[in-house]
Amino acid sequence: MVLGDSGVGKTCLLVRFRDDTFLGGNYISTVGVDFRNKIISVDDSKVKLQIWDTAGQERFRSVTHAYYRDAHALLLLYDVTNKVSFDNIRAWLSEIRDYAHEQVVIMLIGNKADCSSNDRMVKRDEGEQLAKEYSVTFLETSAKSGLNVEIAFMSVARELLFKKTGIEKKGSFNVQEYVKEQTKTNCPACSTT
Ligand SMILES: Nc1nc2c(ncn2[C@@H]2O[C@H](COP(=O)(O)OP(=O)(O)OP(=O)(O)O)[C@@H](O)[C@H]2O)c(=O)[nH]1
Repeated sequence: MVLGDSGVGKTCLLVRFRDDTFLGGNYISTVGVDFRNKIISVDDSKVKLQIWDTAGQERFRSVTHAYYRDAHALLLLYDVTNKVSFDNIRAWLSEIRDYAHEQVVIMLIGNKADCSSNDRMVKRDEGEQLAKEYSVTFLETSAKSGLNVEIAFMSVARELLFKKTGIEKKGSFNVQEYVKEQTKTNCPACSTT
């Protein structure tokens, strides 16, 4: 499930992952919830991801809360050009604690990382620190350029698959190490530290 304030880029991130395109132009706010499926390969397994897109607007909150319980993973987005969306992350995490399953996988994502340094209002360090504080994985992405979008979804899929089948198979899987490794390979300048 993809969560975060209205306008942070949840729908665009999902569309970039599923269709490899960017929904620029007219911005249409999501109403309630919507979902898209994508079948991906993780090692030897085929995994069907059912990704739920949610409305960021406050007025839909009671609708979206009803879906938290069934989510295996949550991608929690803020917009690096919008400080308020970052400041609201603590409130989102508190809602997650109230409504989601205790074992849910959480990834914190700073989207719109393609922005110019003048437009950037949240430093990568700040995102990293917050993620560390809550012991969740962190990535900066851009639905516009595609930066780290595949890695975000693939690493969550790997973690879920490992949780389901991996304990007896592979020993251990550290999602934070995996993300670090993947971002290093793709773009050394964008890797997490
Ligand atoms: N520059 C830039 N703009 C983006 C990016 N992702 C989304 N946008 C723009 O941000 C606006 C909002 O994007 P959406 O994906 O609709 O936002 P949302 O979080 O789904 O919004 P709600 O449905 O209202 O909750 C649109 O105008 C997008 O074109 C990005 O990575 N970079």
